[in-house]
Amino acid sequence: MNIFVVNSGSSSIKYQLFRMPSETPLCSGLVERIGLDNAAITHQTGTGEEEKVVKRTLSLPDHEAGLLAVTQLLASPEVGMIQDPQEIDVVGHRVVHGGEAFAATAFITPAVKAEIKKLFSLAPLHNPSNYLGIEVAERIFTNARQIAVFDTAFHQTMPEKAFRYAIPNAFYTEQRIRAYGFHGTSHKYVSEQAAQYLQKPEAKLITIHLGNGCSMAAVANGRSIDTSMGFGPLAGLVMGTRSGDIDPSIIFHLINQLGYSPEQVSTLLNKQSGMLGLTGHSDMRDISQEMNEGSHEAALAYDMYAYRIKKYIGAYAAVLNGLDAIVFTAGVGENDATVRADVCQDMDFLGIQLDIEKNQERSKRPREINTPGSRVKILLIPTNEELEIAQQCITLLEDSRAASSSEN
Ligand SMILES: Nc1ncnc2c1ncn2[C@@H]1O[C@H](COP(=O)(O)OP(=O)(O)O)[C@@H](O)[C@H]1O
Ligand SMILES: CC(=O)OP(=O)(O)O
Ligand SMILES: [Mg+2]
Repeated sequence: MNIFVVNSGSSSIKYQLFRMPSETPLCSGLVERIGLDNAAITHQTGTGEEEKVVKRTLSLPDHEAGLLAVTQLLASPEVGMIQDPQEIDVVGHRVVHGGEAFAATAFITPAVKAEIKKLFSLAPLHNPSNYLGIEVAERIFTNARQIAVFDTAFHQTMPEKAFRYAIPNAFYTEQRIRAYGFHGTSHKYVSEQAAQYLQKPEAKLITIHLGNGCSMAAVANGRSIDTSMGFGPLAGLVMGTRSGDIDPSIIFHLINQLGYSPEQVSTLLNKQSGMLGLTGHSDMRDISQEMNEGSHEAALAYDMYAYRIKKYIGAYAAVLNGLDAIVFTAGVGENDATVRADVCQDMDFLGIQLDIEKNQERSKRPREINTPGSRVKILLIPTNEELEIAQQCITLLEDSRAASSSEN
């Protein structure tokens, strides 16, 4: 069975094609700068010595053009893995916000699409492009089952005391204002890998996903019990372009005293803040370079980024009443040794001791980077949201087959 996994962002599409159930990755890629002058596709097949990477710069006015270009690569004689789009059996879509409607993976139906659309205003950077990806994939891969895997689903196990806000009850009961949490696919994947590594299914873990968006989760017994993002993916950690936690009175000040419109506040906090607002760059590689060249702003931004993570580690260690491991993952978490070192510095009272040399090693495999004496393991586990999505698609298909055969 061929499962094509699509993660549509506002200006990018990440994808991966798997042969399942063997979990063989056939190819993967990234379409960037959709809608800008110099859109680009990086498409990769094979691994190790067999690895082949094709880069194309082309004009891609929208997501449809982007997915069509990817489809051509998928079926191309040089780097193709299929002959025809009809060979795709399942398209698994990452959908960021599933609200309370979706605690699990779902077949995409008109009703499911309507529900995803209702959630646009709660995840304005993500759900509209996820939706667009679904519509385009439905037109291209007409033979495939379309399945949605929600970022919020893994966090639906949070207890009410963790997900409720202390505002009048009706805002929850009538308007569904509560914390949902995001990056659930990644937190689920790396927490399962960590529990396996530790050979301890009931492990108490703090998973730290540091990509463009950043979030942390407290996980016990394989279940998310708290997470740093909230009602939308804006709360919690300092991110590439998002502020993370701020005092809400700043918003009233911006509107009432400084004349900002609600839209301008949203743009400010979602797109112009975080590391971008502090340094002029959102990519940690650029900020790291500036810091190494002596920039005070970049050094302060790094300090603030790590300090916020540290505070959440303290909070979640208390909530979990113990800690087996902290887990770093995603673009920054997997690659930026300085962030990991800053976060783990002066944490020995919690039993967290980083091995400086292991922290510097470059490797794609899951590993521990703590000292032998560290009471808490520090794990570095590459996330694989696409594989997790493909696995969840298989589970859904099997469950629905079992359900329909028991009905007959
Ligand atoms: N070698 C590296 N060193 C430091 N940061 C890196 C490195 N490679 C990638 N990153 C960071 O990872 C970020 C992207 O992470 P990723 O998990 O791919 O995010 P997303 O899925 O949200 O797009 C980049 O913006 C960059 O800051
Ligand atoms: C939910 C979220 O923040 O996703 P991303 O990191 O892909 O922006
Ligand atoms: Mg990501």
